Amino acid sequence: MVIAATGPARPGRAASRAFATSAGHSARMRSSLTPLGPPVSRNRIITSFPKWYTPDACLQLKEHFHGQVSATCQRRNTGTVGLRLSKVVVVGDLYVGKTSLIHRFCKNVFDRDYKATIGVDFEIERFEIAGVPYSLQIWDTAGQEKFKCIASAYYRGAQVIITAFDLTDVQTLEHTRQWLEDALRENEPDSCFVFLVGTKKDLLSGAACEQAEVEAVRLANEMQAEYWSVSAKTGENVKAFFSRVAALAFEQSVLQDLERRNSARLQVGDGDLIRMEGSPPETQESTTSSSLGCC
Ligand SMILES: Nc1nc2c(ncn2[C@@H]2O[C@H](COP(=O)(O)OP(=O)(O)OP(=O)(O)O)[C@@H](O)[C@H]2O)c(=O)[nH]1
Ligand SMILES: [Mg+2]
Repeated sequence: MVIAATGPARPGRAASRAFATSAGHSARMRSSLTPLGPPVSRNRIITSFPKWYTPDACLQLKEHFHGQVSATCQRRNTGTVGLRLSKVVVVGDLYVGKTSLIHRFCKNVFDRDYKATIGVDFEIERFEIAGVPYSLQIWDTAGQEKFKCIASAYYRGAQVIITAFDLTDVQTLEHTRQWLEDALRENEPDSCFVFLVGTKKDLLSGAACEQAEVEAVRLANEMQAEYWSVSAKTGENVKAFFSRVAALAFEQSVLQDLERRNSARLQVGDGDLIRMEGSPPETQESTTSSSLGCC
């Protein structure tokens, strides 16, 4: 794999693409990440905990950040979290609208024409959550069977797995179980937040959507996933959904960071590092490379 760097597509966001060829299984990737770049755009600022889509299938019912997280953020004592990326992997059948969903959120565009994803792509989206900078690295994978082995190589290290299906095609919902199983296999047990997302909401009437959601919510509960219905075409629920993803991933990162620091008995005074006991230097925060994958 050859990796080449380019500049960000617009302030506050970096875009990258990995190409893979079935012949050589080679990939080329362009990437750029400046964690301390320009301020994040206003619509990426999250101050209160974003709400679920339906209480019948949600990962957390609470409406506020964890008390410890709020206090840590207020003190600006979030360790390396502000410099960290959480990896989000989007999987699901071909044509369900994975790329469209990501492009609606990251670029605010919608393309009626289908262009199959070949291998994988990724976008980096920067947020400010409870005053702390935070980024999601959103991986878009190919749904076509012939690219599956290439895409699955990128499942590892996911903090969030989004399994997408088309609300107008029940078969794609049935396949989400297998997509999730494949993605989970590459990750540590219980290390990922799972979302089940029904796409193309605009193509259904309200009643038809509600009907499709009954089965989806049932499956989401089985998968221990949070359920959302969205439309990349109209943009309905897209920002709310990714805000929820970002907030849950952020909160988990802060809590994990606190736990790590506590277990290392790191002593901090007035925001500055003073002294660390009981842990050799190489165990501190697991080094920079682990910051690219949180699980
Ligand atoms: N009406 C409507 N069409 C959509 C929506 N989202 C995606 N589409 C259309 O569905 C088709 C497939 O969308 P993609 O986003 O390319 O699907 P994909 O899941 O990325 O497909 P692969 O890359 O092959 O896995 C395209 O023609 C899109 O325009 C939506 O919310 N509403
Ligand atoms: Mg695609």
